Amino acid sequence: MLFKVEMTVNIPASLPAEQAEAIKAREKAYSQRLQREGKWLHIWRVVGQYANVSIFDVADNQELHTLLTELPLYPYMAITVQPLCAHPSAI
Ligand SMILES: O=C(O)CC1=CCC(=O)O1
Repeated sequence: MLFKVEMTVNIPASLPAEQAEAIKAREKAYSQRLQREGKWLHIWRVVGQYANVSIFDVADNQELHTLLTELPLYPYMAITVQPLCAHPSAI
């Protein structure tokens, strides 16, 4: 199942910079593992925002929920999810 996911990151200024950098490094490794596994098909930066638009290919809602809640930045994200299906004009 395909999903469009929008993630907006809001790390509080009170979080020590070293801690924030460590979380971001774990986030990158986690994201790249899922990309290599074929579950995270696309990730695009939203211009001018600390946000991304991503496409996931997962078995079901439960798998997506698990993957998203295990993101190291999850506690600092606002996430929206939209399920996708084939467009009739797609070739
Ligand atoms: O920087 C972001 O948009 C948050 C993020 C998600 C996966 C990743 O590597 O960074």
